[in-house]
Amino acid sequence: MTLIEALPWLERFHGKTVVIKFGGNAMVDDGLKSAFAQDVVFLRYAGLHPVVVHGGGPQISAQLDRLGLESSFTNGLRVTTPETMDVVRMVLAGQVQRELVGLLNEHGPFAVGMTGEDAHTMTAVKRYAVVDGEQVDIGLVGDIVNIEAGAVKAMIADGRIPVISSIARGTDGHVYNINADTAASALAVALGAEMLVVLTDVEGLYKDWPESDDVISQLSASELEELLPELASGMLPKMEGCLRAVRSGVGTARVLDGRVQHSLLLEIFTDEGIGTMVVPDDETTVTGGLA
Ligand SMILES: Nc1ncnc2c1ncn2[C@@H]1O[C@H](COP(=O)(O)OP(=O)(O)O)[C@@H](O)[C@H]1O
Ligand SMILES: CC(=O)N[C@@H](CCC(=O)OP(=O)(O)O)C(=O)O
Repeated sequence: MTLIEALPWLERFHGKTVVIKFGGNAMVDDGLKSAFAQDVVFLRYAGLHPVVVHGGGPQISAQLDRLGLESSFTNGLRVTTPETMDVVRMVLAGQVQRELVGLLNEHGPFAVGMTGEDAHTMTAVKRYAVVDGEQVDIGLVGDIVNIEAGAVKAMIADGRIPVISSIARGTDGHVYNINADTAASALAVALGAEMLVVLTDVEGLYKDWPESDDVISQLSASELEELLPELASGMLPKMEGCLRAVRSGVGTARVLDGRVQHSLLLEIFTDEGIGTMVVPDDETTVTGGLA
């Protein structure tokens, strides 16, 4: 990547908010986590406003396992008993979020960690899974019904990098476990973000997965809507989140390979772009990483 190639993108994205979802499967080693932190701080120094929403599914499952508790998923959502919820909250807010805050703050006093519970940032209602047309109770899993973005906006205005765990306060007073892709999408919409970036453990959205691994580099919201019924487990909440984001005013939504060091910078500041980009229906002329 030549530096001058980045100039149009720097001009375009200056002062814009970018919500980055860092998936638990993309946090596979310390090198990747450090590179991620460098990229996010780079964005901040380049004049963008990065906001991090993190996952931690594998980390939660590992902790449940250590405690002798079982992990079970329905439609990609963790069945969450009150006991499981305690572990989810402990691992996301007490472990994964703290580690990311620490890595970001190696570069300066930027990161502030919080969960969706803080300052009523995320409010949820109970979410049911649907299996064969039937509603299935999956416990304390929530869907976000309201985002109060004031606290996050204040942090951004203060030059900070919010690092947010996907846990929300319920309208009924319970604490809910929110899929991190869903939380990142809702927050991107509430912040009027320019971009939602989802970092995961595949190169992007594969066409005809698992038979092939051809990455779809760009698709419109309508094209994605048609594909959704075919998508399996982990990809479904991601692509639903991307669709909802671009349909609700977010400029573009991208799924990137978090296993590639600095994929975030390559996507945002180079012409080619990598991964999969979802664009609103009226933006058919978009090319490369340009939105
Ligand atoms: N069409 C598809 N393209 C790419 N990956 C897919 C597709 N359908 C399902 N997947 C699966 O989704 C997984 C990513 O979701 P997930 O494991 O929940 O990641 P994360 O922890 O980053 O949220 C991939 O590793 C892959 O196994
Ligand atoms: C309801 C639900 O499934 N919540 C997720 C929250 C973490 C998450 O989404 O992490 P990844 O992005 O790493 O998958 C869970 O408990 O695993």
